[in-house]
Amino acid sequence: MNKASLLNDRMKKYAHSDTAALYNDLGITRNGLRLEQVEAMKKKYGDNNIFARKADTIWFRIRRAFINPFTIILFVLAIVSFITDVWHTNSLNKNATTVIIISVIILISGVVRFIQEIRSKHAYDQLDRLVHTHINVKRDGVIIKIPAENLVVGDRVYLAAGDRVPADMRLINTMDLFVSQSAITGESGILEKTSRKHDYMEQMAFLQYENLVFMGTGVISGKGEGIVLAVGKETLYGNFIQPNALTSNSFEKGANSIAWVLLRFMIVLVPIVFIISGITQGNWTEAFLFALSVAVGLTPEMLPMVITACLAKGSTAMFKKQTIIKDINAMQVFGSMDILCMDKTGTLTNVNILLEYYMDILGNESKEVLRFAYLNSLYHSGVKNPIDKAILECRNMPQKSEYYETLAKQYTKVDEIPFDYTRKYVSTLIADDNGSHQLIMKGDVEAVFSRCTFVEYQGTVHPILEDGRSSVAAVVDEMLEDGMKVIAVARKDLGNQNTVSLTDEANMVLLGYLAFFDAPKKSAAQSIAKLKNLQVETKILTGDHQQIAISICSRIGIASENMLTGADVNRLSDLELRYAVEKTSVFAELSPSQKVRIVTALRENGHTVGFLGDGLNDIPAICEADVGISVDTAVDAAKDVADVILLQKDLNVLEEGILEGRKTFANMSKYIKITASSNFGNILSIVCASAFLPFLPMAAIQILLLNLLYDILCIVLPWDHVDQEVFSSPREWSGKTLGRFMRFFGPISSIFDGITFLFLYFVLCPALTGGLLYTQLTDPAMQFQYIALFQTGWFLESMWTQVLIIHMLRTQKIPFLQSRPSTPVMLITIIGILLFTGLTFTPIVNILGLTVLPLWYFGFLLVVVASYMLLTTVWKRSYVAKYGELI
Ligand SMILES: Nc1ncnc2c1ncn2[C@@H]1O[C@H](COP(=O)(O)OP(=O)(O)OP(=O)(O)O)[C@@H](O)[C@H]1O
Ligand SMILES: [Mg+2]
Repeated sequence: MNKASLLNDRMKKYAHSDTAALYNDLGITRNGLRLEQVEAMKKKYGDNNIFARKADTIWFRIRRAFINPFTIILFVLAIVSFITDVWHTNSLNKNATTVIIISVIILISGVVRFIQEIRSKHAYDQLDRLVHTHINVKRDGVIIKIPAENLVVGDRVYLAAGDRVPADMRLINTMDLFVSQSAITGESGILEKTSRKHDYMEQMAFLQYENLVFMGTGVISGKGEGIVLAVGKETLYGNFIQPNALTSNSFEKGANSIAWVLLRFMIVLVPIVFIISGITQGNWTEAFLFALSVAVGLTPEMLPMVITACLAKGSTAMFKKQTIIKDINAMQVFGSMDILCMDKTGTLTNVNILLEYYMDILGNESKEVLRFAYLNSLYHSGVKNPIDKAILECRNMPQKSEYYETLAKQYTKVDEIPFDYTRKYVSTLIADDNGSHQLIMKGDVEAVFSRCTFVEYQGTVHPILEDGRSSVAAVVDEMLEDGMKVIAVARKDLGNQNTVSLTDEANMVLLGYLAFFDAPKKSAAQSIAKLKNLQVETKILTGDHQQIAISICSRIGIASENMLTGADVNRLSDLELRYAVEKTSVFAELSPSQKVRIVTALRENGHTVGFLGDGLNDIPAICEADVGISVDTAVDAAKDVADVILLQKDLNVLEEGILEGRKTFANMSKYIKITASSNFGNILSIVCASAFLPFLPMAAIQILLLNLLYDILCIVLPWDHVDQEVFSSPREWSGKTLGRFMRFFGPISSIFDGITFLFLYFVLCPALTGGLLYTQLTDPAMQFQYIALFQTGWFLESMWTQVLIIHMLRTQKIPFLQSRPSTPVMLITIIGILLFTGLTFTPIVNILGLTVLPLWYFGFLLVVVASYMLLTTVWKRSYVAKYGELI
């Protein structure tokens, strides 16, 4: 789609009119909006939210917790059961147990879901405060900081380097404002923006308009003020971003589709159960109730709750480990990441670097060089990165603060060309007391040197001779080998010129160098080894000089023989690069776009790639990676685009975050797979049993009781332990494995159900009812006893196997012995089994339509359960051998 045609009409109009008309039309003043205008503007033009979440009031949450397709089925069943069992029955036969059980199930799943929702909201709010961009606006004459979502049309916004533009705006005031529009145009490159009015005659694409800035673009340097003209979905960015890509992420979609598969399964099979059991036993009301209970039994009513609980638990656990997941979908990608690309500063080395030497071209200490570098750092308006911070730190040296204060007063800033990671240098134009203008350039040694034709030594300027480059190397190389970061400083007189352009940056005079100590972190080597243990391979992608990269890597113990530089990368074709990235783990002297190329190549090779970075130069790569990771101290624009934010830039934090992500994910897929397969097995058994038995294999109420027990067990599953094997390697989440898991494990339980049926029907029941089969019995009391015995037998077998299957399938190892479940899971298992088995020996059994079984049945039960567990273990082994994983 043509992006310009999406452009908001107000933007088009006011690009061509002056600011007075703009103020006039919108009814605003230089003081910004009046507070009462804010609401009106919001009503008229909407708010600045492309994610537009529904108002999450308590009522809304309660409704969502209690009303979903799953609970609606339960409600219907409760009502039907109320009508048939309580209302329409004479007072003798009134039996409210079914209604009560169903209500308990609804209540439990609803309340637990509600609590989970509140908890995850709480976690989300906490996160909101941390990661959401705040922006300076002027309202009622006062500059205040508000969340970017609260902006309205007409707001007067202040922009500074490192910000992400929060809405579409017409600029009214700028000072050396440069932006990168790569987020919406895909093109790298930095554009200067001004507030000048555009003529209608000017032929240019709207995106190139100097006086318009767009939501999602990044401020590289300088300052600006603008009036918001379009917010939220009306912005260019909000227009072309896919709305459904924001509201439902692929993981949620996956989980929903699983729920729907199970539901459809049920919708097809439950009527079959209804018809078969209606025909075989002639009582249609009972058949209907039975079919509905089967439906409840098969409804994964806990699925939404378990997923919210797992995710909420996961994000809280990660938060405690200093990791914030901004997008829940990222949790899963985070866990399946197998390559981590990262920059150097802050990860391998300390966050702060120290200025160690300032020297002239021959390597002697030179205060002059420091002075010029200081003025350059002080006056350029880009984000102050560690290099600038280290330079500016010199004003905090003892007895120096006064000197640097007067220095700053002696000079004023006139113009600049901002730092650009592709050019690798920054130029500022400053004026001294006498009004003479001086261009100061600092940056990468090679890049700066290539702009110089002169050198200055002890106050005299000499032309650079042919061996100039080797004399630079003589001074600089040794420091680089020691792992020092070195930059060059140059200057040039510009007379009284008031602006600089790219052509001015030639024939500069080289003044000298600054060297910084970028100390490797003590913990770096260990952290990288830990990541390796988790089967995450690390790659260093730095913009810094290759020799520094080599020196730091060798100190940390990363192999750097195969290192590639940005220039090397440029020479390779895409295909060659795909081959090269596999063998190389250190890349240096990269521009932002080269970082992107490397990430793309890795992804094309089938890796799940993470990128950890904190600078403006890392933003494109953070966007490109499967999971973009940034840190709390990073520039806002980088935090905005990242999926994961570390509260500390430390690889250890990252490692712990990955572990938590994988655990959360394992528990979730454990639940989904086990539930799906055991539901599949149950329905198989029920269909078979109702086809062959002259009575119901299990009463409606018994199915509901079993379901209740299973649901309660599921509530604690998010808190289960996860085996080391499961989280020690990255795994991909895919619905594909679900089908095969169901087919593989579902039918096993049916085999044992079948054996139990046969035993109950042909052995146990006849033995206790005078040696006759059901069809041979004529006495209704005997028939009743026969059914009760059968149903109790199956109830117990079903309960034991359904509970134990969780323990069998939750781990690849031998359950209980090699892999222990967490205490809550263990406790509920034991209590559930004891309680339900014990129940059949109490008078309550009669209400449930059950009866007391002879003790020797338990002997049979033990044999069945033991062989079931044995067969599952064997089956599990062959599954793991075949597919390499279980859960
Ligand atoms: N503020 C600055 N002023 C001048 N030059 C700079 C500045 N920041 C960076 N440079 C130059 O640009 C080069 C690349 O920058 P930098 O080392 O920060 O890249 P990076 O990819 O972010 O590295 P890292 O992996 O260490 O984070 C530096 O080696 C230096 O020469
Ligand atoms: Mg960096």
